[in-house]
Amino acid sequence: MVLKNASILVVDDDADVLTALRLLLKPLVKEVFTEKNPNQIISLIERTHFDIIILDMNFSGLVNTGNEGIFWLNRIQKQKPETSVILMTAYADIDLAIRGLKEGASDFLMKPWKNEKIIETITTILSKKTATSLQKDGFNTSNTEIIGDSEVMNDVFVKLEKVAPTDANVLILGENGTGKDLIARALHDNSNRKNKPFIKVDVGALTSSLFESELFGYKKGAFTDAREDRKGRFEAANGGTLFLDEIGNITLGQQVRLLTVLQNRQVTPLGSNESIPVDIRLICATNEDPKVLANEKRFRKDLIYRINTVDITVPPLRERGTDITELSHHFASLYAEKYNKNGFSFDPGFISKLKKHDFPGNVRELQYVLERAVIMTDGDVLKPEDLVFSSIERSTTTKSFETTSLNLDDIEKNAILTVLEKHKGNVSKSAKELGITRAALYRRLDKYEL
Ligand SMILES: Nc1ncnc2c1ncn2[C@@H]1O[C@H](COP(=O)(O)OP(=O)(O)OP(=O)(O)O)[C@@H](O)[C@H]1O
Repeated sequence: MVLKNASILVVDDDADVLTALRLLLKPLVKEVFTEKNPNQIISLIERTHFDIIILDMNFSGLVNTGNEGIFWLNRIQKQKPETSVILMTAYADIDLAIRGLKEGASDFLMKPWKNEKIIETITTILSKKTATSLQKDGFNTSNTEIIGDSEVMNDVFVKLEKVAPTDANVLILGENGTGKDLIARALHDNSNRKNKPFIKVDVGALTSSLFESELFGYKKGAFTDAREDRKGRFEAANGGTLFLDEIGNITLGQQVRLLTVLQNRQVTPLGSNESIPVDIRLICATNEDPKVLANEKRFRKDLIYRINTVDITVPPLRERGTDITELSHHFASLYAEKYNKNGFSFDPGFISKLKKHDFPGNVRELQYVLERAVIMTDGDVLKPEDLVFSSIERSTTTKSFETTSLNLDDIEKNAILTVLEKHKGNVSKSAKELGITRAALYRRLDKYEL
């Protein structure tokens, strides 16, 4: 969450403190409420949502033990556990500060305060709040965090938090490897459907015969290989979220089938006469611009409107500023653990080399680059020479992959490069043409170090 969207309550019995903090924060945040009487806290937090409460620890008329602050901190946490509390005291009592933090306060400030320190404290808490709310539940199970603190990513998080609890259909836009999958998962994990299934289908990689059987299911005997009834992905996602990835790559005929299901909210498995009602929240993703798809008549406008109640555009990594550093630390420690190595520090040239690269493959490319660096390096410091950028993202400029070798690996590698070139590096389209899934293609790219 960013500062400008925050709602803050300040509780202090000193009117001068309230005025000073109101004047400081008002131009920076969405709203500031002030309250002299701590007894009003509970009714205030019942009526209004506050992201942060700045709470005095000592109220006049009472003994200055700081216990009043701890008492109100506990009440706030019981009532609104998601609200962060910053404690303030005029008494430089470090033990009390530690006690407050142990009891769940987010931070602690001493009076007289420095304005920059207050703003810095609030900003840090807000950015952690975003990360935590996006990591809870599902992310614990999938072990994936969405890393990012750049302004552009914070805008994505703000939109995500607003949209997730609604049932709105969401279209996620962004280049390959920007994290669209993670955003889809976060939408589900932060929705009322979070305890129901989250089903992902790579529709862009499905052949036309698989499209219907995979999505709508089939009855035994519907076609030669249908040896038993099989539920489609729509039915499997019933009550939960259906995530259709690479939606921009489906044919016009498939679009008609999809539109019918979305309009009627029911599916008919192949070989069946009975329709099954389905209640799903639909999330779609594509790396293509929907306006271009519609203008080139590759995508039906009525379907775009239906899947796109809200759109979220995930920015490319090259526009995310310092996120590259944060992500690099994240991947370095992830892979250090995976490959049983000690933690790594970065040589200064390491990050500057990363920042000079424009990452056409976005976060996925950075992830591979860091994994390779962790595997290849000898010491505990990652250096610029440990960075090798993959040729897959540059494959569009490499012209000839012809080979006379009859070695099966060489043939497979060259087939992959040729198809990637044909589809300008688009992994979904290439996987489809090669007759394998995207995951299988990624495994081969890894194997051949492409
Ligand atoms: N902000 C992020 N923090 C941590 N990991 C990330 C982030 N964004 C992406 N990743 C990682 O990068 C990889 C690619 O992300 P993801 O599959 O979500 O991208 P995508 O946009 O869906 O790609 P594609 O368009 O190819 O489907 C994944 O391993 C994911 O965990």
